[in-house]
Amino acid sequence: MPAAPIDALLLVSFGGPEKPDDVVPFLENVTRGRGIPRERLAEVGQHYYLFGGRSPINDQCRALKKAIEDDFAAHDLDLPVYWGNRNWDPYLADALREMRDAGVRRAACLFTSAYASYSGCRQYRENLAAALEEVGPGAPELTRLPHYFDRPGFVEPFVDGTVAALEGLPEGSRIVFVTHSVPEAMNATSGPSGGRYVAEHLDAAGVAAAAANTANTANTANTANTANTANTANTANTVAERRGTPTAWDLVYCSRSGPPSQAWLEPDVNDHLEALAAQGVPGVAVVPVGFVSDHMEVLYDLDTEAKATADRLGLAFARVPTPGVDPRFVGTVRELVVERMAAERGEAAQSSRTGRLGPVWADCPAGCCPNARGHRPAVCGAD
Ligand SMILES: CC1=C(CCC(=O)O)c2cc3nc(cc4[nH]c(cc5[nH]c(cc1n2)c(C)c5CCC(=O)O)c(CCC(=O)O)c4C)C(CCC(=O)O)=C3C
Ligand SMILES: [Fe+2]
Repeated sequence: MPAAPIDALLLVSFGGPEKPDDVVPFLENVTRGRGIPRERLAEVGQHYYLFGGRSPINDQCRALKKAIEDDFAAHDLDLPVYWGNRNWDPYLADALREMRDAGVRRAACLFTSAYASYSGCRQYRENLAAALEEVGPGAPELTRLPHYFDRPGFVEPFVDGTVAALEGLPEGSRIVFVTHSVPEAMNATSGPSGGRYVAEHLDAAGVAAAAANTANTANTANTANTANTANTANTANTVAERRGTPTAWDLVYCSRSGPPSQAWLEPDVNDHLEALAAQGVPGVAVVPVGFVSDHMEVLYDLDTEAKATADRLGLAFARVPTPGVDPRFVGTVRELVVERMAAERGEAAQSSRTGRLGPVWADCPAGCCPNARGHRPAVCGAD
């Protein structure tokens, strides 16, 4: 039987607390069955209390939902947008009930994670299966849009931010791409054949660093360029040429959790800053390439903790914004939906992609990003 056409978009996200009393129950939701030590939980609770017990992530999802709705309307795409979270109100089951009541039959799901991993993909697929079970008959069918780490609309906002950050940093500064650490075992089993979490980040970071180094800055208000003729393809205007050499970059990690006995991806961003300072590097452009919005990991782990480390080391520090509601990123969301609808109608789909990794899949192949704690039912995949 052919699947029903896609008649809604479901934004699937992490969720966060909105007031101090939410913090403990939120953390219990996140860590249920995940074996996180109590001390780590108490510490992460403090990160939230430092910001008034409110994570910005839900407001960022509300803003993204609105931006997607406006963009769809401006492009004559008549598709309602819903939003649900793994860990906090509005929960995925709430969204599915709302969709059922509105007569939605089959929705495309966009996860607010650009990369493959158990945490960023299969865990959401398991959460959706549980939410469908909870809602029961009449809930919409679900399908998953591909991860988007290799889409120009996701990468370009990071490139612009990096170029702008380098303008204000001393010669010899470096680019530091940061993502959420995960257990080494989670990376090793990510994607259809393993190692995909790191491979996708290296791909996006490599593309972004190359684009930042070759960016033409003739149109930026930089006095060094005023003698050059603006708008001409003057090669002396690229960031790399103006700085004398391409700016070097690394991929490092933040937000390590889990028991100390478990290996997680390293180096930690703070240790990396120590190493750079010891080499005499004067400054860093910190690019949160692993994240879609400036949520708590960015505000605490980067803007607070890593910034304090940089200050202590005398490193100049500039943090680049995440895509957020950048129109290019919002346009990418539309392209993912439109491409998918075209493909399902049997039309050749045009896809704009950067990077050197092989094709990105929609619904997941069997064994993709397995759950280390045992198989649980999941939707949007072959198993
Ligand atoms: C890969 C990845 C992403 C990116 C992809 C995606 O976006 O999904 C991500 C995002 C996020 N992680 C977030 C918050 C937390 N993550 C935790 C714990 C963990 N994250 C993990 C991985 C990831 N996490 C893992 C392997 C754990 C260990 C426990 C487990 O195996 O599940 C914990 C528990 C405390 C702690 O141990 O740190 C918290 C509070 C927030 C919300 C921020 C806000 O409130 O603004 C967001 C967007
Ligand atoms: Fe996390």
